[in-house]
Amino acid sequence: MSKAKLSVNINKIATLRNSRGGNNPDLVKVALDCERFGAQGITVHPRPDERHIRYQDVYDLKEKIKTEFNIEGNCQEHKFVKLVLDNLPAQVTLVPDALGQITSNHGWDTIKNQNYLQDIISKFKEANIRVSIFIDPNVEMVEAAKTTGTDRIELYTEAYAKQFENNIEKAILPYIAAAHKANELGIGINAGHDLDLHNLKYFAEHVPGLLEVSIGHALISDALYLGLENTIQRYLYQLK
Ligand SMILES: CC(=O)[C@@H](O)[C@H](O)COP(=O)(O)O
Ligand SMILES: NCC(=O)COP(=O)(O)O
Repeated sequence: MSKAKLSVNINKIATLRNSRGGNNPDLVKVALDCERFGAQGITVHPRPDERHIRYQDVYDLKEKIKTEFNIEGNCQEHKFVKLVLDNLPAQVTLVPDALGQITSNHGWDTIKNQNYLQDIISKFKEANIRVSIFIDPNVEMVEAAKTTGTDRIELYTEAYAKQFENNIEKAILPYIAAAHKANELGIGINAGHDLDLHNLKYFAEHVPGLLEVSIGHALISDALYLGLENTIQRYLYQLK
């Protein structure tokens, strides 16, 4: 029985919208529909090249969203820090993306970036924004996350998703270890990246203390076949 909440990442809705230059699909309408269909949060990840979520989208969404708003991005970009402080979301998730990455593909080195993370996290916490930092499932990274002052960690789940089909018991082990350490240290646990209808239930059942999953690419892809409402209900069912 998991109590993890589902935050729907709508990046790929913005990808489709941007492909023709108009406002179809309407990103705000889709976000509100996701909430109406049961999503417990909305996640966006504005990147410096605005390939999908544009900075203006964040202002537009903030005015209308009723569930938890989670803004993900690279805080080393000054525009991102201003965007977050202007919009005061429920949560900001700090992701150490380099420019030009096709997607997020690594977590923070919380040891090497300890002082930097302490400073930027305190800035967001002073604004009463819950902070989560994107990390690999590594116990040492979790231990060092504690002294950064972060409220939560987001476990980067691509490695789990890749190994899930071949060796499920091996795939989950680093995440269980990281979660036990986070629980011991009093850090909240989020997770995301490449989670889908096949791998989500096992993950949620085996990672103790999981509070939130943010899912976008697979969920939006599934919705092309199953419909958005049905898809969100199916993902929520995996978390029951
Ligand atoms: C941090 C992470 O894994 C995802 O939240 C990220 O938002 C995916 O970004 P793209 O949608 O640009 O692949
Ligand atoms: N933080 C993970 C996220 O928001 C969505 O990642 P994905 O499901 O698009 O891989």
